[in-house]
Amino acid sequence: MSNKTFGPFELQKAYNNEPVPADFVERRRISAAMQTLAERLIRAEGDIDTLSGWADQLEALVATVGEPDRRDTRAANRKLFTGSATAEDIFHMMDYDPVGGPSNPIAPQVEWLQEDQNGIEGALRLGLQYQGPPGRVHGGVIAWLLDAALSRALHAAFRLGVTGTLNIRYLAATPIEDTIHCRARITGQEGRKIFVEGGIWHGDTQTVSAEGIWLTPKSLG
Ligand SMILES: CCCCCCCCCC(=O)SCCNC(=O)CCNC(=O)[C@H](O)C(C)(C)COP(=O)(O)OP(=O)(O)OC[C@H]1O[C@@H](n2cnc3c(N)ncnc32)[C@H](O)[C@@H]1OP(=O)(O)O
Repeated sequence: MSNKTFGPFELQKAYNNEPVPADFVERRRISAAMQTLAERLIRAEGDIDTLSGWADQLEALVATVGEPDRRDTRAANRKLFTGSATAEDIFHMMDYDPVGGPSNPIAPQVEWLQEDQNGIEGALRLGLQYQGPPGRVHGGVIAWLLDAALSRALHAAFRLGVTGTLNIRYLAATPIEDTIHCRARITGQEGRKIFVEGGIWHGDTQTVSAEGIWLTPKSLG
């Protein structure tokens, strides 16, 4: 691991270019296995002995893991804002992102196809565990995804902010278990207020549109 340090506007660049630390290779494996399990086991058919056997094995793993110490992300965050975050700190912030974070077992995984000043685009496939109405992605999951996608458009344009307002219009069914695309871009700025829009597409059909206002913290604005 290098001795380089990074500030808030180098977050994405450092994350994309620094080598993946050895422990994160293993954290990503754990997370991928948990995601696969969640997707395969939800609504899985099985006789009572099979279900009971799986439950026993998973409970045994939970007991083995116990309650390990966990790193306080706020420390890494503070280092970032003083320009002294290490690559390891950056991975501790980014790899657990609840959308796309490869070390977060509940994060839908996203293949980011575009991330630049003009906006972002990601491709993903949501499994049965994200279902709302039969065959469709749950509306709350869509809001979750779009909050992250629109935030990512800020980061890709080297800006920082928290979601102030997010308006969502559900236009058509967003299918589970099929590839969908999310897109977002910045449309304007007034002082600390950054205006962002985006949506979700299934093929050529836009299924969701969103627009919102992100606020750069007073300390950075
Ligand atoms: C740096 C962080 C990096 C984090 C990356 C991950 C982000 C992932 C996305 C998220 O999930 S963020 C988590 C969900 N969002 C929050 O927790 C935000 C909670 N709300 C707040 O912290 C404050 O209400 C907020 C920072 C949004 C605004 O407080 P301020 O004290 O900065 O606002 P202020 O009262 O000074 O108003 C400044 C301007 O913004 C406007 N404004 C305030 N709150 C707003 C709001 N909620 N929506 C839209 N506009 C808002 C306000 O009208 C005013 O407009 P004008 O300048 O035109 O007069």
